[in-house]
Amino acid sequence: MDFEFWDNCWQRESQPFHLAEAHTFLVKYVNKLFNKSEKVLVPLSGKSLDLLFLAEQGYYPVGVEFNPKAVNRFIQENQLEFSSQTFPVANGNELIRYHNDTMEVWLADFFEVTENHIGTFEQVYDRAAFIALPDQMRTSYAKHLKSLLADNATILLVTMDYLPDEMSGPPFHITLDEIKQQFPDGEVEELCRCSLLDSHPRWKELNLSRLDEVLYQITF
Ligand SMILES: C[S@@+](CC[C@H](N)C(=O)[O-])C[C@H]1O[C@@H](n2cnc3c(N)ncnc32)[C@H](O)[C@@H]1O
Repeated sequence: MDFEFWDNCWQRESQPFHLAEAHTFLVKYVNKLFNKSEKVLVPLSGKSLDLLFLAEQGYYPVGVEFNPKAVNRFIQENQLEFSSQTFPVANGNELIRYHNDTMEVWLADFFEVTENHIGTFEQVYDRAAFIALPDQMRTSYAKHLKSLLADNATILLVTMDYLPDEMSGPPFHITLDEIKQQFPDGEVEELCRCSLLDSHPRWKELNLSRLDEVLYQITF
């Protein structure tokens, strides 16, 4: 799942993963589990309205997304006004930080954003980031994410549970065991699960026997 794969996706008019409103798990759980005085890292943020929801609720979300089409659409569709700062990185790439008083969005490859750029986080909201990446990339992602965590961090992780023989992904099938293995220092708890089978024609067409969206809390 490299830049080209996602760029093809962002060249289309609509993206199947994009939701027209904030995610129900986030709406239901964030105020019970997250602290408003702390910022929230939202890796691989797309043009997700979850960023807006977090900001409206009084959190300070920090999105990271490497596709300029996604970031530009997020800004334009939501009529946001941002200042910007550019940070050169070693390979000649640039990271751009768009920011206002309520949130920031980094146009950057997540793997190139370090603690020196964004600091560390006690709160992470991962929806369709971990599960968007194939096996080896998930290991690198988990390692990099851990390098951005403060002590006592909490990750809210949304995954998909289906029979792996019936769909290849993305979204990739992630087991509880894998989450525990990728985050061995964390306590992992399943908080909520709901079936998506009737939620979208895309899932119905695949004729899956099971497709659950699952919310995990990982605490360190
Ligand atoms: C499945 S989408 C999910 C977007 C968003 N989290 C949501 O819920 O709508 C995955 C996103 O990750 C972005 N992405 C993939 N690899 C990335 C990377 N290495 N750094 C930053 N963004 C990345 C893609 O461009 C895409 O927008």
